[in-house]
Amino acid sequence: MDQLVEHGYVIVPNFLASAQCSIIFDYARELPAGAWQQAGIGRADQYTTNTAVRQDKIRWLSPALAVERDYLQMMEHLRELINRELFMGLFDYECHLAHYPPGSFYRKHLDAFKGRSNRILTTVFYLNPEWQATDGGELVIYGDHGEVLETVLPQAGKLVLFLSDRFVHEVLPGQRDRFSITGWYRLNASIGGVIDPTR
Ligand SMILES: O=C(O)CCC(=O)C(=O)O
Ligand SMILES: [Fe+2]
Repeated sequence: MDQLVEHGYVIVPNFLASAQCSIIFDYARELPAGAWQQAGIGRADQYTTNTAVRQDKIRWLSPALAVERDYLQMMEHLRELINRELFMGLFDYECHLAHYPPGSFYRKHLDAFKGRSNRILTTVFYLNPEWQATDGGELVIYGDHGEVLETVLPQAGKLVLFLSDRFVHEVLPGQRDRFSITGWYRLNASIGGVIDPTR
């Protein structure tokens, strides 16, 4: 909490124990191809898939399936904790599994634009055990002047939180199939008279 307040982001290396991570990792790896969709950019009517920008495949989590529900419930507890400690007024949470096949990437981007999104706080949770530096696939977080703030190896159990409209970031190409869960805590804000759709 202190680091989130001070820097606007925090990296938590062991948010979940490896036994719990491997349940989600195995679940993700064993999902059939049809359970995934090509990731897009933008929302609602501006929605496009652009594989020059991002090449991951995603799956939105829903409470209908036990493994997905458990993750959502845990992140709901975290939402309540953050609201209690930091008064952030986070209203709800949405998240998707992401699978980056070898060589795939997500170019530099912001997850939200000031005043145009109700995404407030980004969460990225990594699932791959034994991910090495030589495997690549790092998350790079940039500062206001384009300087590198953090280079994060996507190792199982690690959780990254950052303010969605503040940090440009990218996913570098990796050597292995890379699995993660990306999510956003959101405000219940209506934007331009239109309620922001959930996805
Ligand atoms: O997987 C990551 O490290 C970050 C993913 C990301 O930036 C996104 O899905 O918006
Ligand atoms: Fe992102």
